[in-house]
Amino acid sequence: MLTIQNLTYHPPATPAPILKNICLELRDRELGLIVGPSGSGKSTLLEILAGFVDWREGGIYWHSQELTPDHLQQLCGLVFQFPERHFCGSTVLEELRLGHLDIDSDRILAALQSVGLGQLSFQASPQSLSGGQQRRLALGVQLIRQPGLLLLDEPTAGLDWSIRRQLLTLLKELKQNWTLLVVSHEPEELKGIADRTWTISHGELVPDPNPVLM
Ligand SMILES: Nc1ncnc2c1ncn2[C@@H]1O[C@H](COP(=O)(O)OP(=O)(O)OP(=O)(O)O)[C@@H](O)[C@H]1O
Repeated sequence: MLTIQNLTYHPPATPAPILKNICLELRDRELGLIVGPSGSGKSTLLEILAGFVDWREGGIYWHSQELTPDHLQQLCGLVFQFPERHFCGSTVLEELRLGHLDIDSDRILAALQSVGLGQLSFQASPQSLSGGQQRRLALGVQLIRQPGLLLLDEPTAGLDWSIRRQLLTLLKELKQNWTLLVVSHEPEELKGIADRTWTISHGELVPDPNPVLM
């Protein structure tokens, strides 16, 4: 379980805190959804949870253990908005093995299968894949590290309707095995698969009433 207690983030360069007294609980194998307009602090919160930013005020806990940014880097996998723009490998294999050269082909295949790309050639170029396949590959790149918590920034942004539907089905499947926290400013479709939702506005997070799952 992820617990955030009274987290406030106020970088020196900003007149007011970007995140104010954030409290949140997300159980294992739940999909949490944070909804808010542009500039409300969604990406900043994900960057803190990914261990990229030191927040100083408040605590982040995983199964009651207090976490530092280093712990969070180990625990969490962050899929950026438009992750295909960050691909570095010239093949699918290279992309999946970046930073993990010792990973064997069974684990690579398992990661591809878990995102519905089990038939893909290891030698295919990431740039040659369809938009939906690229999003799946980006998820696979994080899942191969077996993160405790998968963080997704606007996972369906820029995709057409049918690909969005397929990605939502995949996210619903993934939450059977993983804990996911998603942020979005266009949440309507995502709300249908979320176990918990919150609204963030000007850095303040408020829980929504529990959604009815579809
Ligand atoms: N390191 C920083 N220094 C100063 N201001 C920052 C910093 N990081 C973020 N901000 C500001 O904090 C606010 C929240 O930004 P953030 O990117 O988290 O919002 P967001 O909800 O993810 O928006 P979007 O949906 O457009 O990505 C914005 O006003 C942004 O300009």
